[in-house]
Amino acid sequence: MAPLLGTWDDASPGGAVASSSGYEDSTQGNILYVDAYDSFSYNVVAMIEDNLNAKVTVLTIDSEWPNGNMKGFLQQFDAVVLGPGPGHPENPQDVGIMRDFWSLEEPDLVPVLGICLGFQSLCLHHGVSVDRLPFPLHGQVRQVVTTGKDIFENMNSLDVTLYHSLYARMGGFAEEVPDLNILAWLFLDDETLSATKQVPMAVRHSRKPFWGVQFHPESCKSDTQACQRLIRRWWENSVLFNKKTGRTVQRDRLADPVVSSNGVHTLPDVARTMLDWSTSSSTRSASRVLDTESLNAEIVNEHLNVPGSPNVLFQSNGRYSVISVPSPGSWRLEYTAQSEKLLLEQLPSGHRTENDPDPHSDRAEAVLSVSQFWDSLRYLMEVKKVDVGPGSLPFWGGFLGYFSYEMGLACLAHPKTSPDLLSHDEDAPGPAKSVFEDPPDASLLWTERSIVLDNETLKITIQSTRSSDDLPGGWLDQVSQLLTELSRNHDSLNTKKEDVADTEFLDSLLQQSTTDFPNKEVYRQQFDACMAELKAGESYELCLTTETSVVFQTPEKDQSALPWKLYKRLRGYNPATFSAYANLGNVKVISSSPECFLNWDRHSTLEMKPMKGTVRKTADMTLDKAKEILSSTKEMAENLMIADLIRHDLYGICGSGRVQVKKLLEVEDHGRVYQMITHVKGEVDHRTPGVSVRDMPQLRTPTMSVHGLTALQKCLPPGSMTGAPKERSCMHLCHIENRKRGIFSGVMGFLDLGGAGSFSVLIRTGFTCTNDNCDSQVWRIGAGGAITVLSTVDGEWEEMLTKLQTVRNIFSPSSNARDITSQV
Ligand SMILES: C=C(O[C@@H]1C=C(C(=O)O)C=C[C@H]1O)C(=O)O
Ligand SMILES: NC(=O)CC[C@H](N)C(=O)O
Repeated sequence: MAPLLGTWDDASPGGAVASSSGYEDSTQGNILYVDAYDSFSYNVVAMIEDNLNAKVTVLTIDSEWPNGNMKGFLQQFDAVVLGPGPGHPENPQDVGIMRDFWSLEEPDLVPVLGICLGFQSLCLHHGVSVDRLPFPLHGQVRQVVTTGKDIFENMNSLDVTLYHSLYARMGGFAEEVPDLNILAWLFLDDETLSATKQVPMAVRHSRKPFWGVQFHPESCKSDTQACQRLIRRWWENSVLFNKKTGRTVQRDRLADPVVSSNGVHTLPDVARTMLDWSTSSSTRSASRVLDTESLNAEIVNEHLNVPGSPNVLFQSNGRYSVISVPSPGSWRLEYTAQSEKLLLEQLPSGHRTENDPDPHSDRAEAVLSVSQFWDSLRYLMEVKKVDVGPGSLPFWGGFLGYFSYEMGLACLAHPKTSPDLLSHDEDAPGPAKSVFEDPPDASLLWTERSIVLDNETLKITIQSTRSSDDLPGGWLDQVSQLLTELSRNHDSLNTKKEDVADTEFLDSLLQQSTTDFPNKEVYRQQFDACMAELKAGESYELCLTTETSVVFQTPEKDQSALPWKLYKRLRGYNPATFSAYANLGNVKVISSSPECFLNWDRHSTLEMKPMKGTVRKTADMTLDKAKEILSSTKEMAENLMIADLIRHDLYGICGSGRVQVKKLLEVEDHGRVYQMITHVKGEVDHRTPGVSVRDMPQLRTPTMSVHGLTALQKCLPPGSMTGAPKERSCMHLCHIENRKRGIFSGVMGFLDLGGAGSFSVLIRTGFTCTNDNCDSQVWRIGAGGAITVLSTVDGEWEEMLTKLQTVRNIFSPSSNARDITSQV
């Protein structure tokens, strides 16, 4: 059979195909992308749509061919891209429908580009064995040498990011494979290898229109221009193939989208109850502004919230401290993903006036699926939208609260509900700790009245969405007067005395506390289990975490004030950009998180700022030294993998062309540690949604709170707390850690009725889920770090302890030694 692609040297499509769209006219192409549940898939989709005049349709590897007719279905596409993914190409479940392409023959042949796992699948099915590399290359940028031909025309080498543990054993000393021509190589030099190893990095089939690259052209650290050129060259070659073979693409038949909405979405009745309970909230947030330097968020909170009552204080991005204030219209909700139970509770108002009679407390319960739960929140946020409020403030009223790590697991494409976690998994290295009561997976406080302190301008805004609060002499005026008097009469000497009394009180309790630290031997086994998965190609990075618990007796008196006192101690010891406190039912959270998960504004912008790379602050550690340490291959790779994952998450919401990396791998001072961060921004346009929300008719609205909420739902759990690829890494971590993380690794923040939102990652956080009448409290503190193939068990253990220490130290009497290394 004559080669369909022309001869080896004849790869250039020449003048016949003029434009970079691949076609002579402006015809838009259709490309099918086969997604292996990777966390970089939508980066590939965006690279294609941004550089080729083509529209991408996504099908996951476990899909059935529509109508059972693969060949018929493929007629709608000009070409196909098979994406990267976890696992081994030999495992049918890891590659799914990818395998079906390799046996296609004329006239059903369709141009294919395999990336990483897609490349390995191509090689495997042409007789090449796929083995483990001597050391995996995850998130590492390497120079690849090319033949300068075909898709690499006029390109002798290029820098690209690698994310693989496996490789195709061909060329070099291995046998030649007649059907596959190697287009690019990586030369591996390492002291652990006796000789330089040649690893194939790109191939082209000699007869069929199949190409493959082992590297990740879509990564933000790959040479963008070179990768754009190669993707265009592949497209031109594909179009040329279709032309030469007379393959006509039936573009008009393509239903949009192929992954259709899974049925009608109905709102549960409880959404109506939520709405009924919110009737006192209007479409306007009225406010009073005070200029006062002598008050801080803690003082204000103490004066407007009774100890032990439902209350959230959340500091967003280091700038705004948002404080909930009770009102007659306050209510809260708790949702548990595993049992699908939603509980609503009306709250008695703590700070009542004569005009605001106390409503009797009421409860409602319902069973609803995780997606119905999110739909109910979307519905309420949309219907109760606030149109006018104090201009620049990011919160005008709405919800304050948290979502747990398990809530995130329940939001994955293959939800990991946790019945398996409840029973002890005998094979798992970690001990199952089901002795503690687990917190609800979402807990939110409906907040009509709030105070926002701007820590930059030092202005205090008192605001309410209750129309009656704006009347002369109403709640706004009353609180304004109260805070003005408080600032005048505030006695800082007295505050100091109270602080000393609090310290003595806490110290006396903590003297008798017992701490259960993680066990290093268990940690070592968990670390080894992570390494095994990384080497097998199952994951590129795993965020392994541990739990420490502190138990102490609580006195009958002042019991309800304890969490608040602990919060103030934490705030003093480890001030953080996202310091937060929550008292929601049995759950109390004290957080000193430095990490932003997701912010969104009222117009269209979403931003995420993942952190990876931590250096402990010691007497001789400077920012410059920390930068030097964090510029190592290991640390850069750790952060880069999450940066690429976050880009994918945001592309999934915003769509191609609308995500930008603002900062990549920058080192910042975060109190007791230096951290490396990345900053990614995306713009939402409800008319052209990203791939992960294309099948959601609920999003055909310009209301930004609905889009922000959906981004939250789709991006949980935070990628920096899972590793990449997220789905597969979560699966392994559930097994390896063998416990519920609970609130640790979840997110906390606010959903603003004006449209905005802000959520931190719940790290450097302690939480308890103890009934107020209990005579002891158990506080749980999570800590961990990303394990990559370049990690060492001792290095990771130390890093985990550094993070643990930022919270655990407030649970030891203040006179005790602060370095926990000797205590574990
Ligand atoms: C897991 C934690 O932190 C996460 C892991 C980091 C790392 O590996 O360097 C940094 C910030 C967080 O995303 C923790 O603080 O316990
Ligand atoms: N990024 C990928 O597609 C990885 C492929 C395969 N799981 C490996 O580790 O080699």
